[in-house]
This record gives sequence, structure tokens and C-alpha cells, in this order.
Amino acid sequence: MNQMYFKIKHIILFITGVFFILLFIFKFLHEDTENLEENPYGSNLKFPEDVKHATYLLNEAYRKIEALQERIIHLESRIPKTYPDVKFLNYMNRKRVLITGGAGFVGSHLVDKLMLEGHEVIVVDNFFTGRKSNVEHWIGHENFELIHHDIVNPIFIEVDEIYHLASPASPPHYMHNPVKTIKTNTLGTINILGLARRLKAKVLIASTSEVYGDPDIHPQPETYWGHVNPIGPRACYDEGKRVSETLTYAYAKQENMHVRVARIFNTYGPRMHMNDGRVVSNFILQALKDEVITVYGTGDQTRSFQYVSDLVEGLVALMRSNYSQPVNLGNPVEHTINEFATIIKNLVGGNNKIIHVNGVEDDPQRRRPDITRAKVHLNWEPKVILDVGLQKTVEYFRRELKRFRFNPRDNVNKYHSESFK
Ligand SMILES: O=C(O)[C@H]1O[C@H](OP(=O)(O)OP(=O)(O)OC[C@H]2O[C@@H](n3ccc(=O)[nH]c3=O)[C@H](O)[C@@H]2O)[C@H](O)[C@@H](O)[C@@H]1O
Repeated sequence: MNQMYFKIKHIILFITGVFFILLFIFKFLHEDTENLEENPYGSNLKFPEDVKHATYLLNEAYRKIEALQERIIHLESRIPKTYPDVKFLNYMNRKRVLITGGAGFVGSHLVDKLMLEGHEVIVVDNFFTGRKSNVEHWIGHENFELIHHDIVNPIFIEVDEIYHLASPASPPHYMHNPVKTIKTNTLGTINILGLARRLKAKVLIASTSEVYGDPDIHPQPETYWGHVNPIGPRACYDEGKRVSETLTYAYAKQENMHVRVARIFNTYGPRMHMNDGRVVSNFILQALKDEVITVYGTGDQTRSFQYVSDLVEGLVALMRSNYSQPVNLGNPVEHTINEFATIIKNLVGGNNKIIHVNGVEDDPQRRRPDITRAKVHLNWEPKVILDVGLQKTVEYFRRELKRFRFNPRDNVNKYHSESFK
């Protein structure tokens, strides 16, 4: 009986032992399968695991690309930078020139001209609409300096000449923060005129055709006083620039200063912001992206467009002249916006539909500069015909779109409203 009991006990112990061994093997195998699921390189994975696997591989790829990008940036920073060839000017002829808004569309082209001529250029910009990339080809050059500063606050530097271009210029940009637009064109101009007075520097103020408002004289000569709605949505810019002109002549008279005032008409060209919002960039981008072309209102309103290099020539000629009254700088060839939409559509070669959307409040109905003054006093007139200028601008936007597609993080459509508050 005892022997029997002993045998049964052994059998039970044996079975329990086998059970635990099987349990252990099972657990081991199970853990292994779990590891296998986490292991991306494991094979024979079923559907959810495949997704996991692919996601893992994708993240890995992103991580590696990012690491490589960082490495490229690092390596590029070690390549000695080459600059465009600048002329040598002796100290008698070389000027120290301040350009406010010098990282913007017009400002950066002016920077290029003055740098190539051999002058020393200091750019002050708050980067609301300006971009470092517009002047990056000069960064590090011994004649060039870039200062991040908002001209609403005073600045103290030593210069011989000042081009005061700082201000948003596109309607959606200047309407975005109207109070700031007014401050830039009033306080900003006071700061610049104060600086020019202290330094006895010549100063050029960038004004606009918008001082004529919705004009009832056509074309517009400088003697026309304008037709501006002082409380409308454009007033922050129109009246801001009008006060800017008033300040300029008040300082000139009271402080015996050398001032220049350029009334700039619609200007276009490379380096316009992708998100500029003005008609040239809007129509070109819509045409390139195969979108509908949006004409605001009837499209019967007119504009006259000048290419940016013509404007820059005009600004420099005005600064170097003896003429201190306001001067219109623009191209007198006038088109309706409807015509302009067709010109761009044909130039880009798309099949876009041109549609009419709601008109803009207080949109000036006719605009064309009378440039007699510029011709007589500056010996200046625009040279670049619309087709040629637009072709260059279309090429620029084509490149920008490619750059954006290639690297979405380089999104030039980003609208840094924060920096303008
Ligand atoms: O250059 C000038 O003389 C001044 O005028 C421009 O203002 P604006 O002429 O209204 O510039 P755009 O926004 O380019 O508009 C031109 C015309 O095209 C129209 N438009 C604009 C954009 C668009 O997508 N579709 C469209 O039909 C506007 O309603 C307007 O009639 C700029 O705002 C100012 O910087 C500048 O000082």
C-alpha cells in the first residue's frame, strides 16, 4: 500500500514537473514572439505588425534624413563663402548707407546695387515682411551689416545716407495690423528723420502712389493733393505715408535738412513674398498652380506696373539728385486688371479660369503715374517692358514653388504675424 502511495506520489511529482517545464517553455516562446513583434526586422509578421514595421522604418528614415541635413548645414558653414564682386571705392567716394526695410523685396535689390558699387550698407529690418534669405548672399561681407531692429524704436548709428523703406506695402499686410502700420510710418519716420538730423545725413523717404487715394485726376502728377478716405481700411497706409511726407518737409524746413521723397507706384519682380497678396504675385502663383485667377470686383480698375530694377535705378538717381520735392517713380504703361489677368495667364501658358470675386473697399479705380518730373530732374524713365519683367518674375516664382515642394519646412507661405505685433 505504502509502495503504491510512493509510486503515485512520484507520478504526480513527475507530471507537475513536466507541467512547469512546459509552462516555462511556453512563456519563453511567448516572450520571444512579443520581442519578435517589436523587432522590426523580424519576418513572418501579419497585417497590424506590418504597419508598425513600416511606420518604424519611416521614422528611422526621417531621423536619418534630419541627421544628414544637420550635417550638410554644418559642412556648408565650413566652406569659405564667396561674394559677388564689388567695386573698390576709396574713402572719399565710399558712403555708409543705412537702408531700413533692406531685407524686403525692394530694399534687398537696393542693397545689391549699392553693395556692387562698393558702398558700405547697413540694413535694419524687423523681418515682418522682409526675409534674411533676400540678403544672405552678403552676410559676412566686410561692407555689409544686418541689424534686426524695429524702426518704431530709435536707433543710433553713424551713416552718410539713409533710404527709409521700412513699412509693409501690400494691402493685406498693412491692413493686418493697422495701428502698427501707422506707427511704422509716423514714429518710424520721426526716428529716421531725427537720426538724419543729428548726423546731417541725406535721407530718402519711400512714399507711395497711395497718397493720391482713389484719384479723380488721371494720370497723377505730384502736384495732385489726392482723394483719400481718412477712416477707410487703406487709411493706415495712405494717411501713414501722407503724414510721413508731412513730417519729412516739416523737418526739412525747420532743421534745414536734405530730404528726398519717392512716390512709388506698383512694383513687381523677384523676391516678392510668396504670401505677398498683391495682384502680381497672386495671379502668377494662381497660374502656376493651375488654380482659378481671382479678379477683385469688375476688373475694370487700372494699374501701371514697374519692374523692380527700374525702381531701384530711380531711387538712387533721386538720392543723388538735387531735387527735394516728391517724385513719382512708376511705369506709365497702364492696364485694366482684367487685361493683366489675361497677360499673366497667357505668359504662364495655363488653361486657368479667370473669375470675379467681391471687390475691395476703397480700391483705387485708376492709377498711372505722370513721370515728367522724374524725366526732367533725374533723367530717369523705366526701361524694362512688362513682358520681360513678368517673365523673370514667373521664373522666380516657379523656383520658389519647387523649393517649397522640396522642403515644406522652408514654407515661405508662413505668415509671421507675431513679429509685427
Ligand atoms: O504700388 C502702389 O502704388 C501702391 O499700391 C499697391 O496697392 P494696390 O495697387 O491696391 O495693389 P494690389 O493689391 O496689387 O492690387 C492691384 C489691383 O489688383 C486687384 N487684385 C489684387 C489681388 C488679386 O488677387 N486680385 C485682384 O484683382 C486689386 O483689387 C487692385 O485693384 C500697394 O499696396 C502699395 O504697396 C503701393 O504703394
